[in-house]
Amino acid sequence: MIEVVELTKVFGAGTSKPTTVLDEIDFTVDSGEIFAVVGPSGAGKSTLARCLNLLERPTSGKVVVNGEDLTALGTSGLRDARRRIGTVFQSSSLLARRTAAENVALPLEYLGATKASTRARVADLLDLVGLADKANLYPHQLSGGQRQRVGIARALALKPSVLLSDEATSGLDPAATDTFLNLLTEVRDELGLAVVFITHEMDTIVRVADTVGRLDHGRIVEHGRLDDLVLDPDSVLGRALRPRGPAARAGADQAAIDVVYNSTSVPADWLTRLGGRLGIPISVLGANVQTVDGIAFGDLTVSVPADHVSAFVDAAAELELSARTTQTPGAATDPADDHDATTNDILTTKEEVAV
Ligand SMILES: Nc1ncnc2c1ncn2[C@@H]1O[C@H](COP(=O)(O)OP(=O)(O)OP(=O)(O)O)[C@@H](O)[C@H]1O
Repeated sequence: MIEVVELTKVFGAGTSKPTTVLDEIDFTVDSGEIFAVVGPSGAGKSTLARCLNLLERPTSGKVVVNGEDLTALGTSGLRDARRRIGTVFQSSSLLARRTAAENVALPLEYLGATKASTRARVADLLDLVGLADKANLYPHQLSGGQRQRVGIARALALKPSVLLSDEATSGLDPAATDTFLNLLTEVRDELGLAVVFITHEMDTIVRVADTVGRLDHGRIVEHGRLDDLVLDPDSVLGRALRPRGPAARAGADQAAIDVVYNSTSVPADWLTRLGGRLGIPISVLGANVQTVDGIAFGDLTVSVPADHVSAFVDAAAELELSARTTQTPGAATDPADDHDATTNDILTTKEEVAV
């Protein structure tokens, strides 16, 4: 378990131009939980990662792992305590002149483990990440996804209780990303790790996260369980986690309505039920319906006859669907624009938007 309490990082503290990059960040990740942190470039994600594994000393606040405040430790205590947090970086920065097995062995060698125990542990770890047959290959002989799996094996070498993944799927192709994410959930479950998963890829969050925090200008501005967020029509983060392509425009005399599942009890045949009950045609203009861990969530735009909007909204509410028109009568805005704007707001800095 890792608890982060009022974590603050100010670069240039004491100078005339201090920059507060992390501003009183609070969160807790339990053992067996994956907490995803998402945010735009410059939000402070890398600084957060470096402060969590104490490569960077926070200006104030605490990083507490299994009850021990790592920020209170002196240099030698810290070296020891760092072992409790294993880190996988963006490009796992393996040593080019060492084989996969020798890379995984590195932390054990620094620790002074015996050759026999190191050999056994490395074999177990490479087996765990599905690379037992690649032990003697060098990094350039491995694919990007395989290198990241070696990175996980190395991060787990010292039996940490926290795994920190810092943009570890960036640059991986979809198949390698899949394998990496599956491995992450496997090690969470098998080893009971608390995982902090830092990323800018919203689709990876939906696949693995139990909880999600949105970092913006050094603050966690939104935080919640993934299943609550994706079912919340008012959550900015929830909308970004339900991305979809452009919706078609509503036809003449039709109104476009955004529909979001806001409970896990929405019947699968809700569209047929509403059409039958109201006796109107309902057209789907755009949709994203997914099931994650048995929870179906969806975000659609449908069109209904313009004089049936309020009847549709009321009937939808009875099926635990949130339905809202997204355009003023007669206007022809594209509801999909709102979705794109939401995702961009989360992943793009205000400065970049303004450019
Ligand atoms: N050593 C430093 N001294 C001063 N400012 C810094 C330092 N390191 C980072 N910053 C500033 O802190 C802010 C956050 O940077 P950080 O790299 O943590 O963001 P990020 O969210 O990881 O961005 P990206 O996704 O682009 O990597 C930036 O404005 C950056 O310029």
